[in-house]
Amino acid sequence: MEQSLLYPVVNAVRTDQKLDGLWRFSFDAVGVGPQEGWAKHLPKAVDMPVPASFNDFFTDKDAREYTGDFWYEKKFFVPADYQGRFVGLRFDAVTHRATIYVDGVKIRSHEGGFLPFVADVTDALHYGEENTVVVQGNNELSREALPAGDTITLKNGKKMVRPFFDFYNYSGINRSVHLITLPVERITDYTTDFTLAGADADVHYTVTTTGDHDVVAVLRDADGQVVAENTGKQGTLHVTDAHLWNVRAAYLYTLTLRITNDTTIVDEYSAEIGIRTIKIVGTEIQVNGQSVYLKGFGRHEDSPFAGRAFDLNVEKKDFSLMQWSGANSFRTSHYPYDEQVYQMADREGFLVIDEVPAVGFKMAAASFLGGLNQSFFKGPWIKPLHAKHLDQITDMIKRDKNHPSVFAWSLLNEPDTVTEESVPYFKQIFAETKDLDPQSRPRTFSLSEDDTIETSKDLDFPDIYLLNRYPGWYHYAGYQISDGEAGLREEMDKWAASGINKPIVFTEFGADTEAGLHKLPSVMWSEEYQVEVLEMFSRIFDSYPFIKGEQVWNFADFQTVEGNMRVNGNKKGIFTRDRQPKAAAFFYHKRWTNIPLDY
Ligand SMILES: CCC[C@@H]1NC[C@@H](O)[C@H](O)[C@H]1C(=O)O
Repeated sequence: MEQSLLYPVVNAVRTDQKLDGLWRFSFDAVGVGPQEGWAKHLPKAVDMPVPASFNDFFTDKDAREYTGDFWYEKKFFVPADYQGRFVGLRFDAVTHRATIYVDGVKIRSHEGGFLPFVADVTDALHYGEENTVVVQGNNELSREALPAGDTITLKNGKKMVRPFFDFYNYSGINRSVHLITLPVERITDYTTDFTLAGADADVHYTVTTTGDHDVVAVLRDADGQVVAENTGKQGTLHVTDAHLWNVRAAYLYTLTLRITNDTTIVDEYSAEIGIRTIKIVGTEIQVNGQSVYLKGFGRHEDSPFAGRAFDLNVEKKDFSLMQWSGANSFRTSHYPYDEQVYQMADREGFLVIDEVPAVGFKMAAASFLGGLNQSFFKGPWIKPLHAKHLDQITDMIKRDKNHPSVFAWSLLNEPDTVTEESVPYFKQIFAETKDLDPQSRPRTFSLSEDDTIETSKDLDFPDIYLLNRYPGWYHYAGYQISDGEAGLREEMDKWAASGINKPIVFTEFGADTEAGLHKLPSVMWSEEYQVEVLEMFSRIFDSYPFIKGEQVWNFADFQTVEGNMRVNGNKKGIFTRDRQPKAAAFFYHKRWTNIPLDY
C-alpha cells in the first residue's frame, strides 16, 4: 500500500516536472541486466516514447510479443535548491511490475500495472547535477498476480503470455513519470464525505500529514469565492445553498488544505471536489436522493500506436463521443484508468464504476485458452494472489476516493462464483475492503453467463449486481437469437421472482461487428446484426424495473491476443478503434438521448 497517492500539483511549495518523452529502452530476454550493471546504464538501447506501450512500435513479432524483463533509462537534472525537500519519482503506471534505480542504487519495487507509486529518491540524488533513473520492468502473467494468466516457454526458448482475459498484454511505462518535490512536513492524504440538509450541505473532511502543525481547510466555489473554512486536521465545512454535483450536470468546488507555521505556508494542496451523495435504496441507485439509470459503456485504455498508454487526445475524443451518444456512465474495465480520466468524468458529470484488474479468476477462461478445468479458487496461487488483490483494491480506493464521478467499486470481473471454494475468498475480500472508502460506496463485481441466480454461491456480497450476458453472440446467435431473448427473459423472471432488493446493471452485452459489413437480411458480424442484438437487449432492459443500467460492450474495438475467435482484436465496439461510428452508435444516440436520467 502506498503512503501517498495524491495527484501531483504545482504551487508555491510543490513542484511537478514530467519526465515524459523519449527514454532509452532495451529487452533483457536472457536476464543479464542485473549482473551487467544495467541498473546504472543500458549498454545498448533504442529510443522509446513514454508514456506508451512498447509493443506496437516494433515490426518483428519477437519484439511485439516480448515477455520478460525490459529496461528503460532517462537522464534528468536535479537543481541544487531541491536539497532539503522530499524528492520523489512518481510513476503513474508501469505494467505489470517495476524496480526503480537512481544512479545504480535500487530504490524500490512495485507490483501492479495500473496504479501509481512513488520512489523516494531524496537521499539517492546528486543535487545540482544530472542523474540517471533506470526502470527494470516485467510483463509476465501468472495465476498469483493481477490480471491472471500463464507465462509459457516455447520450444525455441522464448516466453509467451497466455492471458485469462480478453485484452492485449500491452506493457511498458504506460502513463506519465513525474519528478516531484514536496515540503518535508506535508499533506499525504485527505478524505471527504457529504451530508445534505435541505439547500445546505456539510463537507466532512480529514487530513493526514507528516507533522504536528495544524491544517486550515478552505472551500471555494466555481467563481473562486470562499464559501467555508475550518481549522483542524478534521472537521466540517458547512455550505449554505450548496451547488450539488449531478449526473451530466457537474459542479465543482475547490478544496484547499494548508499547513501553516504562523504566517508561512508549510504545505498546500488543492483539488476539485463535487458535493453529492451516493446511495443504494432497494433496487435504486440514487445520486443526491434521486434515482439514476446508467447509460454507457465498458471501455478500455486502448488505441493504435501507443497501445494501453494514456493519451489525452484519445480521452478527449472518447468523452466527446460518449456525450454525443447520450451516455452518462462507464466502467473502467478491467483496471483503474489514468487519474486524468476521473478528472474529466468529474468535470463532465459521468458516473464511473472503478474496477481493479481482478480479471481471469475463472479457469473456464483458462480452459478456453487451454488451461486446467478446476475451480480457480482452489489453486495454490490463491494466497499470494489475495494479498496482491487486496493491495490493489486498497490503492485504487485510496487514489480515487475523492472523485465525485466514482460511484461504485468493482472488485472483480467475471470470477468463478459457482464453486464452494470461491465463498471464503469473497467473504474475506469483502470484509477486508468494507471500511476502506470513507463514503462507503457500493462494492460489486461482474457476473458472467455461468454465474446466475441459481448457480452463483456469492450473491450475498455485492451491493449491486453487474451482469455480463451474451445471448445473440456466444450462444443463441444468428437466426436463433429469439431463443436467446427468451432465455434471458426467463433468467430475469427468476431474478424478479427471487424478490431481489438490489439494482441490476448490465455491464456487458454485445456482438462482434466488422465495420462496413452490411447484409440484408442481417448475418453475424454485420452492422445490421449488431443493432439487432442491441435492440433485443433494449427490449429486455425496458421490461424489468430493477434493471438500472446498460453499459454496452464495448465503447470501441480493442486489441486482444490473436486467436481464431478474434479478427485483429475484439470487434464488439460501438465505435471502431479509430473512433468512427458503426450503425450501433446511431442506435444508441437515438435511444439514450431519449431516456430520462431517472428512467
Ligand atoms: C463471455 C465473456 C465475454 C467477455 N467478458 C470480458 C471482456 O473483457 C471480454 O472482452 C468479453 C468478450 O469476450 O467480448
